[in-house]
Amino acid sequence: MFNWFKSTKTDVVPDAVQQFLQHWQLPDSGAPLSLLLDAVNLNKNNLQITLKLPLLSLAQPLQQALHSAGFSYELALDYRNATTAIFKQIKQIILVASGKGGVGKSTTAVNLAVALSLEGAKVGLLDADIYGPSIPTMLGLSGEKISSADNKLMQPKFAHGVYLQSIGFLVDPQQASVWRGPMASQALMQLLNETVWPELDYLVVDMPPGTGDIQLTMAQKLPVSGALVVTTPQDIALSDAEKAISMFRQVNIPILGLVENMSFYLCQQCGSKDDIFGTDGGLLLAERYQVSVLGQLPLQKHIREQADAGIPAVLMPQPVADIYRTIGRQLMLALHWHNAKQAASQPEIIITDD
Ligand SMILES: Nc1ncnc2c1ncn2[C@@H]1O[C@H](COP(=O)(O)OP(=O)(O)OP(=O)(O)O)[C@@H](O)[C@H]1O
Repeated sequence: MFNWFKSTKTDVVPDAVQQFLQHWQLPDSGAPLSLLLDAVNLNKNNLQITLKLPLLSLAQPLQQALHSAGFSYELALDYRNATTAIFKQIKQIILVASGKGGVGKSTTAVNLAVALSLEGAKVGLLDADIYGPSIPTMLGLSGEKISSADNKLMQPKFAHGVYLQSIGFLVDPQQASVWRGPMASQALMQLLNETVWPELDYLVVDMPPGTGDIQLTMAQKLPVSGALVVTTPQDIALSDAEKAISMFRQVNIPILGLVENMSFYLCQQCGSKDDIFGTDGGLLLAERYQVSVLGQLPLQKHIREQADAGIPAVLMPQPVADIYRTIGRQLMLALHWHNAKQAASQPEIIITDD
């Protein structure tokens, strides 16, 4: 018997349901659901499943699969994040980086953060791109000022399910562009420290583009769970993405995956596909460095228009929304497996009286 089927007040979960849940596989990744189960309780016809991750979009396919397997239960999904916080009330900090500028790093960070919140996660977004803090615009918050009741601690903004703090709320990019690594990382740490973040499952950090002294110092100073690298398939972006991968490896930050943005262009009129920036460059890079490609996004006018209008593309009913949602789920899983592997490889510490 699996311990997640232990239940005190509720009905016994039948063996057939236990078997079904143990073998059911997640639609995106094929991973077995059993690895994510925290508790399963049955109360008459209500099956309450608690997951270890906020993956609430699994409710619909799982409900359907249960019905198809002949179980008529009404499913309710929730999650319990038992991860120890990495910084204050923040459980995981994820850096979104790119070697080259303009590849869609901020667009990816925003859509990823909203995708995670759509899964039920509590999410914050820290815009650390000192050269061009564009996230307030992308979340419809441009021109807003940050407020502080005591002139010390700042309240983050909230939009589309995500808490936001941006370096752009506080400093003039002209001024920030002359910063060196230590100054930039100090400003970033201050921003992280002096913001009243609520309890968060994930804080997504939009890093400045590049792999120089600023990015390296920031990556070293921040408490980080993992990084996502964004690239386009063209050679010059790929060689810069390669540098980003090497930089993170140098400071022991796990790379959770690669996103290939502007992978192809789909003609709106004739539907033909054009690989404007080359073909599958991200996939080849991922293979070479043994990292996973979490998603490939098209070059699409709507993505830019919606970013400019302050409504992330992931919120609109369109195919790219599904790509961002899949990237979000894959990223949570990658981090979860990484943490589980780390925990399994830690030697057990036994304290004796001797
Ligand atoms: N897949 C896409 N299709 C169309 N436009 C896109 C796509 N991804 C990003 N863009 C647009 O490209 C521009 C640059 O994107 P973004 O600001 O996200 O890049 P970045 O890598 O963060 O840039 P920076 O180097 O300035 O930080 C923006 O106008 C954005 O709306």
